[in-house]
Amino acid sequence: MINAWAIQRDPDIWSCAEEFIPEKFMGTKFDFKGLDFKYLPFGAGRRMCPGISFDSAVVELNLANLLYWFDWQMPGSADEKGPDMTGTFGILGARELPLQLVAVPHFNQM
Ligand code: HEM
Repeated sequence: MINAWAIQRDPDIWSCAEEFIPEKFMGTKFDFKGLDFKYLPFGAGRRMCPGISFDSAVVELNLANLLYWFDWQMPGSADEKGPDMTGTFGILGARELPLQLVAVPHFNQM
């Protein structure tokens, strides 16, 4: 079992390794299909995720829709601190606290 969590937070590979900055992937040549061992969101080898083609399309479509129709804000005064990214300990990395966001529609509904 490889430690993808640690690899994907290696400061020798990623600047701002602990920060949530999705833009850091833009313009990189990292492959996410299991051929580049710096970045393994779907695993690698014969046991890698078989849903990779489906996921790539569905995640992008849904994310694009959510960003197109809504602004996303933290509830109350939490905006200044940003989301609490504390994780739980275990084989599956999960958030300690559920992510709570307020969806603000971009466009007025008729
Ligand atoms: C963004 C969404 C998803 C991500 C990031 C993801 C990621 C992963 C990862 C990291 C693994 C472990 C690979 C390894 O052990 O090397 C895995 C396994 C697996 N995934 Fe996904 N997955 C996603 C969605 C899906 C979907 C939608 C399906 C089914 C339609 C699916 C089916 C599976 C199955 C069956 C395995 C076990 C493969 C095996 O052990 O041989 N996944 N996935």
